[in-house]
Amino acid sequence: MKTKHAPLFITFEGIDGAGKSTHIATLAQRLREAGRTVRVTREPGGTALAERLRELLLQEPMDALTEALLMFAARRDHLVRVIEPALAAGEVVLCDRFTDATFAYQGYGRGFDLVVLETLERWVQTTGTGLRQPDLTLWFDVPPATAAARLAGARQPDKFEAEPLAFFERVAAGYARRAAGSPERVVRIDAVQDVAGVWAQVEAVCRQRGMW
Ligand SMILES: Nc1ncnc2c1ncn2[C@@H]1O[C@H](COP(=O)(O)OP(=O)(O)O)[C@@H](O)[C@H]1O
Ligand SMILES: Cc1cn([C@H]2C[C@H](O)[C@@H](COP(=O)(O)OP(=O)(O)O)O2)c(=O)[nH]c1=O
Repeated sequence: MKTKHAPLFITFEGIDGAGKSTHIATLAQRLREAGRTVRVTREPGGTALAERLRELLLQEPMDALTEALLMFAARRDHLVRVIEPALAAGEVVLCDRFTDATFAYQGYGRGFDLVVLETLERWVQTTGTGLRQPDLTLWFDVPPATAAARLAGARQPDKFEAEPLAFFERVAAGYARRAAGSPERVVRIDAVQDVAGVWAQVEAVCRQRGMW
């Protein structure tokens, strides 16, 4: 009964190196222990087509509109073929990034028109069940310099990770604006803390929302 109103579609947001992937894995494990069926997925990606678009998006230079359109094309395929069916089956969907990332990276980071992004958001996220939005978004907030230090040497930077610190300052500010605009949906996680401290915050939010 407790899980009846629990959020089913949970997105993880924040700049590269904030710690999203680390905590998605832990939350998935915790939810499975609580008896939930969990789908872990990511954007751009999550379907064969969207993963091919991801390769292009993360490697190829392109103008901001092309980038935004490909992000939303990947999202539509992912939403229709994976997210909606999983939610319809009562699964919990944990998604590494969603549309807040498009606003933060393409909108605030690249300076692309936010009104156009809002239009694309409505088109792409409207399905047979209405306008799909995450039930809960965990925003891993960390200063860009801290995230960059975590990533240094951890992996080969892709097109976005190779952007200068000033880009990530704009993206981080974009996430803050998105969070302020949807306080009931977006929960800020202080991602500067160590892994145990960050997990304690995630755990507390999920417990409060009746997830176990
Ligand atoms: N709270 C933390 N403190 C220190 N290092 C962390 C923390 N969370 C994650 N890391 C490390 O930082 C790097 C990036 O973490 P990751 O979870 O891949 O971030 P993201 O998915 O947000 O890009 C990894 O090497 C990970 O082990
Ligand atoms: C979903 C999405 C991601 N991105 C970017 C942010 C990331 O730098 C990149 C891939 O995201 P991510 O999966 O977090 O990369 P990694 O697995 O290397 O941590 O795509 C956008 O610019 N817009 C979007 O809408």
